Amino acid sequence: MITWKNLDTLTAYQELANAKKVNLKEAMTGENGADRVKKYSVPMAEGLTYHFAAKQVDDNILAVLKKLAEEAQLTEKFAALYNGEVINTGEKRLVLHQLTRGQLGDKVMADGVDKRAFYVEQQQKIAEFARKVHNGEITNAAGEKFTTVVQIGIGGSDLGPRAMYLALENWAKKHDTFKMEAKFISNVDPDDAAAVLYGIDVAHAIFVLVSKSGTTLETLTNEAFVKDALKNAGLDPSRHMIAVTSETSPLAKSDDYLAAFFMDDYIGGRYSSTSAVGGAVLSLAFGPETFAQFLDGAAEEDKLSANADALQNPAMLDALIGVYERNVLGYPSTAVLPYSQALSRFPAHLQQLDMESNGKSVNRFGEPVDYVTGPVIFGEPGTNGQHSFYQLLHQGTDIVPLQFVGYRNNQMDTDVEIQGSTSQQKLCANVAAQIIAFACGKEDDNRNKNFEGGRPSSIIIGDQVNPGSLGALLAHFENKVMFQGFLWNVNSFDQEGVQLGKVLAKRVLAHETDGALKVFSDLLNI
Ligand SMILES: O=P(O)(O)OC[C@H]1O[C@H](O)[C@H](O)[C@@H](O)[C@@H]1O
Repeated sequence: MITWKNLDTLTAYQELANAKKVNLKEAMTGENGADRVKKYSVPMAEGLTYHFAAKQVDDNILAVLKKLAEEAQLTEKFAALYNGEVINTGEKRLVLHQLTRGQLGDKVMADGVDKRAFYVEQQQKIAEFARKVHNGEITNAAGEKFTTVVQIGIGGSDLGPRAMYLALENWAKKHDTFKMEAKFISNVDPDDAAAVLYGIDVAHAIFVLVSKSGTTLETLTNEAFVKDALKNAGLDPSRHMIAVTSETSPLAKSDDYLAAFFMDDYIGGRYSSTSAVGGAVLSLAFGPETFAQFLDGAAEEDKLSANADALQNPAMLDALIGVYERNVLGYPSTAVLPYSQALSRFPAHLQQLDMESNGKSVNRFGEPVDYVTGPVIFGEPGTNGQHSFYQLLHQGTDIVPLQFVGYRNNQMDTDVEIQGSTSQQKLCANVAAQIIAFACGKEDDNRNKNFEGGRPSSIIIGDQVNPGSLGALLAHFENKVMFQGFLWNVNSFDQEGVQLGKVLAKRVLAHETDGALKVFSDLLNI
C-alpha cells in the first residue's frame, strides 16, 4: 500500500537532519580521499559509473538515505508509475515515458490499447519513413532526395532532441551513420526561423513540426513562417512537412503533412526525447538503428532504477543526495558540468527537465509544503565554464553542488599532443583537478587567494558519448528527477507555472491590457 507523505513528516528525514555532517575537506584529503573514491561509486548502464566520493556523505548518512528511500517508498512509487497508475494527479494522467524504451512491469492498457505496443508501432513507422527518405523513395516534388531535416518545436519538443542531436552528430559522422544534417527552430523571435532558413536549401529540406498539444503559439507561428518560405520558393509545404503530435491534438488529422507520428498525453514534453518527439529527427539524422541503440541504453538504465537498494541504484542515490544537499545542507542550486563538447546543450535540457518538473511549492494534493523543493539548475560544458563562472563556484558565498560528467575518449578520434599531453588528456585532467580543488581547497595567507574547499561534487564517468551511453545518461537524470519529486511529494509531471505568462501575452496581443502591462506593451511597441 503506497502512502504519499510530505518529506518533513518522514522519520528518516528527521534522522537525516540530525545526522553528523561530513567535513568534506577532511574526508577527501590524503589516503582517506583515495579510499573514498575507490569505495563510493555505483555502476550505471553502458559502461557509465556514478562516483559520489566528493559528496558530503559517509557510511552513516548513506545508511539514513537508504532508510529514507524505503520509508518514502521510492521503489514502490516507481513501480506504480511504470505499471500505469495515475501518477500525474494534477492532470489525471498516467506517466509512461519509460514505456517508449522498454517494459519494466505489467502491460499498460490505456485508451483501449497496449501502450508499449503503441509506442513501438510509432517507432517502427518512423523507422520505415526515415529509411524511405534515406533511400530516395520519399523525395521532394522534383524527385530529389531530402538532405536536411529541420525540427520546429519549443520546450520539450526542442531541448531534448536538440541536445541529443548535438551529442551524437560527430559520433554518427565517425561511424558512417550520419544521414542528414538537422537544424532546429524554436524561438518565436523571427530571427530564429529566418537564420535557419537562410542557411539551408529549403527545396531539399524536410520539416518536422513537433507539438504534443498542437496549440503552442511559438510553434504554430514558426510553422506559418516556414510554410510561407516554402511557398515563396514555389514549393508545396505539404510535400515538405511531417508532424509529431498527440492523436487528440488539432494537428493530428490535418492533410498539411506528408506523414504524422504520435505520442500521447502520458508523456510530458520534457520526458519525450525517447518518444516520437526525439525519434523522428534523430532517426532521420542518424538512421533508425542509431535511435534504437539510444533507446536500449535508456532501457538498461531504467532497469537499474528499479533496484530497491538505494545504494545500488544510481538515479535513486543521486536523488537522495540531492535532497540532502537541498533540504538539510540548504544549497539552492546545482551546476551540470559535462566535460564533453558533444553535451553542449545537455545542461539546457536538464534545466527544463528538473526545474519544470520539481519547481513546485504545493504537494501532489495541492497543499503548500514547508520545505524547499527543486534547485536552480544551470551549466555549461567544461572547460569553457572554468573560464566563466567557476570563480563564484570556488570562492563565492554560496555553495553550489556540482554534477560533473566526463569521458575517457572523445568521439572524433582526432587529437593533438602538445606539451606532453593530448587535448583529451588535458580535458580529463581538468575535471579531475576541479573535483579535488572544490573539495579540498587550498589555504593561503592571502585571503584573496584562499580556497575554503568543502564544495561537493559528483561525477559520472564513461568511455565515450555514443548512442547507448547517451540514452543511459538521459534516463539517469529523468529518473533522478522523478525520485526527487517522490521525496518532495510534488507532482513532477505537470507545469501549471508556465500558463500565466502565456495568458497575459495573449491579452497583450489582443490589446486587452491596462495598468503596468499596458505601459510595458506601449514601451515594446506592440
Ligand atoms: O509540445 P508542445 O505541446 O508544443 O509544448 C511545448 C512546451 O510548452 C509548454 O509551455 C511547456 O512548458 C513545455 O513543457 C512543453 O514542452
